[in-house]
Amino acid sequence: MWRVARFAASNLRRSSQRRLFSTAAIPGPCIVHKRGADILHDPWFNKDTGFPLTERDRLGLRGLLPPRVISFEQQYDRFMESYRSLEKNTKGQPYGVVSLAKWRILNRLHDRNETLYYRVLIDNIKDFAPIIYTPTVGLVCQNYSGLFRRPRGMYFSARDKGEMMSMIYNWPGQQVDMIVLTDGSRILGLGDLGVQGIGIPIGKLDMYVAAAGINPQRILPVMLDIGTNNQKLLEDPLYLGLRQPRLEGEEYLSIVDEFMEAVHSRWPKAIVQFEDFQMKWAFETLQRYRKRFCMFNDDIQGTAGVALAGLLGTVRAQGQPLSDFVNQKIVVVGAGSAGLGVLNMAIQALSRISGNNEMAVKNHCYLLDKDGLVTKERKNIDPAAAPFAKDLKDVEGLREGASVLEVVKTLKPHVLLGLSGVGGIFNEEVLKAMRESDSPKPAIFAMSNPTMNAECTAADAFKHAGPNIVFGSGSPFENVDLGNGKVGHVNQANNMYLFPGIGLGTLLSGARIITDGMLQAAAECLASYMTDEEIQKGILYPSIDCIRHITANVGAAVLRAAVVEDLAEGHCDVGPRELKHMSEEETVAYVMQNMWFPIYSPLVHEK
Ligand SMILES: NC(=O)c1ccc[n+]([C@@H]2O[C@H](COP(=O)([O-])OP(=O)(O)OC[C@H]3O[C@@H](n4cnc5c(N)ncnc54)[C@H](O)[C@@H]3O)[C@@H](O)[C@H]2O)c1
Ligand SMILES: O=C(O)C[C@H](O)C(=O)O
Ligand SMILES: [Mg+2]
Repeated sequence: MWRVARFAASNLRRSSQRRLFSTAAIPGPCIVHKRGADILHDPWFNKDTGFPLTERDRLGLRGLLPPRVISFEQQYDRFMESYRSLEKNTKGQPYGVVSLAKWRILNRLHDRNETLYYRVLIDNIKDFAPIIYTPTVGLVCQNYSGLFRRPRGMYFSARDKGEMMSMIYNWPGQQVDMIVLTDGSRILGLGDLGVQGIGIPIGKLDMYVAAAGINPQRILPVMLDIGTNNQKLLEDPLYLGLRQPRLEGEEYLSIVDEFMEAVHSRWPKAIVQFEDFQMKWAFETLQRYRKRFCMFNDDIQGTAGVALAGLLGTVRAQGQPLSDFVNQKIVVVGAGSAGLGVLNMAIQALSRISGNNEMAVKNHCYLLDKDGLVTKERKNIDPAAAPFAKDLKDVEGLREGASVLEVVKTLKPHVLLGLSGVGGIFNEEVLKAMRESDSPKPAIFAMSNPTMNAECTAADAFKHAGPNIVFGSGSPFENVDLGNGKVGHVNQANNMYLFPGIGLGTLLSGARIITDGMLQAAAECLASYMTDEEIQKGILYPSIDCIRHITANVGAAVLRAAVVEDLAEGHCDVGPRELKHMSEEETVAYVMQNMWFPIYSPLVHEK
């Protein structure tokens, strides 16, 4: 399990993104079927003032641009300069105003020149991820009607029933590798945002391009608009989605079925990532499609892997062997798709890794939902939560529905993990109670998004629970200055560390389904990525600056798991036999070679 880590640590990890790609081959030509102004208005081909004079002649662009040719590097610097001056000019203004202004300037660049957009995104991922992805993406979804300028992706609505098979051919791209699909019913911790949830698939797919190097011509964000139950949106005259309540039951499923069939018929190998579906549909669709289509649910399965890596890191941070896991008391607050996904995967993996039976691990896991501690006394218990309900005789001093504070005070858990969507629920009292934890290094994961919905802030966690904690959050927080030169490290426990590698590894393997084994390989790869020294400092996940490298490793782990399970059919001209014969290191190199990188290609016109 730790072998991938050694390779990771000893090789490319510390090289910067720029160096990593400075050896990229001279770009091959790119065929374009348009000429003149049409090219300038197509962000995929547009190079703005970067078109060389010969290309301007060949493509009918002469006279349509100012005469001077500006290099890609100059364009890059000019954009970054305007971005930095926007940052300077908005200093001191409220967070929402600043981050939306930043989102707008990036979005405008995307709509004009995709090559430059993805290049600045990749090179500045640490600064830009919080803008194009969590947390700003939440604000973008909330303000979608006002921000809407140009459509991105596809919209399938309940009114399109019976038409989807032909509609899918309206998408101009010949090939699609990666689709992120939402129905907008549970957008981050913000609830039902209807059609406005399209921002999430767009943000996730931008991360696919930045982290996994999926070719942006082959991505497709999709909104399945089956109505909304958000009364405010239904009454908003500018709301852009269907103004009707959500479809339910068979009516709902028949729409999703039709969409999945349509995708499969046009692009049989496209991978569909389900994102931000409310719990009942998240579980139901996963069960319904996972054996038939190449799909996964990121909130259930991606999140689980990231949390598992965090839990394993926590045990390592305590200086304990992984077999000690069975002694860790874990309290999960939030019994939704994410919380239950985490418990299911953690119990399976931890019993396997620690050599204990599942029951022994499960005995130390406690689950709370909006009604408090889930016990066998619970009336109308959700069947998905039932396996984790505690027998009251096993939780001395606690009652059915006990609050987070009661549970923490009584159990003194090693790990407190929040996936409730409720901001501030780990309040001062709860955090102070974590000081009495039975662990010398208690872990607090406030994984709900966006920032306002985090169960606590990083600063509060270190202030109230003490400097010895290990801390993770779904949305980014700054590291905390603990005084005396000490730093409280913040880990971004976000599924962005896994979903890009799960998608890329599956794509390159050519597997037609995504199995538990492939997902477990992804999680274990992430868990083993950090060195003991880093873990000792409380650093559980790599810096987002290394996102392409960790994704290459995760992708390779997923691909190799597919090979082991005999599911790898190969991709393009690399067949299953070649994949089988690749060493671990060759697989990582192969995955890296297949990452798209933005550079201007010479354009060749073809009628
Ligand atoms: N960090 C990540 O990578 C990541 C991944 C997935 C989800 N999330 C976040 O997790 C949150 C939940 O997502 P989900 O898909 O599980 O949502 P969900 O709606 O399926 O589940 C929410 C759960 O929280 C419980 N809850 C509500 N109020 C509570 C309270 N006061 N006390 C205790 N429990 C309470 C609900 O009963 C429910 O069980 C969201 O904010 C989402 O952004 C983060
Ligand atoms: O979108 C994220 O940042 C993580 C996760 O998928 C979520 O739903 O919160
Ligand atoms: Mg999500």
